[in-house]
Amino acid sequence: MIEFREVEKRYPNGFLALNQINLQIEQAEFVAIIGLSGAGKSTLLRCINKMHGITGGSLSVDSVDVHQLKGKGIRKLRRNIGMIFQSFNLVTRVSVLKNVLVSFVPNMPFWRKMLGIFTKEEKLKALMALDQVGILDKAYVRVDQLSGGQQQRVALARTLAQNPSIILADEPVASLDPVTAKQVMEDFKRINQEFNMTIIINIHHVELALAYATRVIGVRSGEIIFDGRACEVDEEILSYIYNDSEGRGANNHAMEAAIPEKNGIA
Ligand SMILES: Nc1ncnc2c1ncn2[C@@H]1O[C@H](COP(=O)(O)OP(=O)(O)OP(=O)(O)O)[C@@H](O)[C@H]1O
Repeated sequence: MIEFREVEKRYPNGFLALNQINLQIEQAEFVAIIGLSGAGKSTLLRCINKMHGITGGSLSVDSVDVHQLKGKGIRKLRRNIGMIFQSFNLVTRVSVLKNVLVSFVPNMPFWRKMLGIFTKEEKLKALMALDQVGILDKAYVRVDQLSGGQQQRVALARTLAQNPSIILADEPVASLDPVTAKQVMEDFKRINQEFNMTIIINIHHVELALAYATRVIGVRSGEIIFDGRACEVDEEILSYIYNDSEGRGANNHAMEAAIPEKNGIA
């Protein structure tokens, strides 16, 4: 379980990006985080694997206090938490298989890292991960010969090969066309259901969020202002989440009072 308690994130320039975040996410949930640009979605996601350190409150993953982790502890945490980015983060001039094999590097002895030698078992695991996202036939193709959607699937396979229990995805479909975006969301859904992996996605495509995630968290000005089931989200809730006209700042509670019965957290 992922648990935020009164979490605050203030950037070094003094900007308060997260304020009083209280949140529990159980294993195997599929959560979409939505909200306006600059609301704090990426910051929230990246605190979970300590890409960003929190500046107040506490954050635990499977009862491990993330804030206390250093060096080896952070590496162990990140082995259990896969991360997918909008830009795929692949080495485009080498093969798909080599990109997936990269997921094993952190656990390899130094001499194998130096020589780039992978075991038969590692190669099999990488091929299985490619099979799971439907691109096994591309294993020996160079990444720069693939479409954007296929590249995102390679990134997903690389994450799957490390066998995490949580996958964080920061705008994973933002640069994809609508059809490919749906296919990638289907992959996430299947992975969530087949492997009981927790999936947490930051996403601007609201219709995809509602179609594929089971839980939606609405963030505005660094606060969670909606937390409920995707099937409960209607136009009124969306305009509440996306209405920034009341002004920025972490003290905007005006709308919370307006629709408390619809707000899963009120
Ligand atoms: N390193 C930083 N230093 C200072 N402020 C930052 C830093 N990173 C982000 N911010 C600010 O924190 C706020 C939240 O940023 P964040 O990237 O989490 O928003 P977001 O909801 O993910 O936005 P988008 O949808 O555009 O990616 C923004 O106002 C942003 O300008």
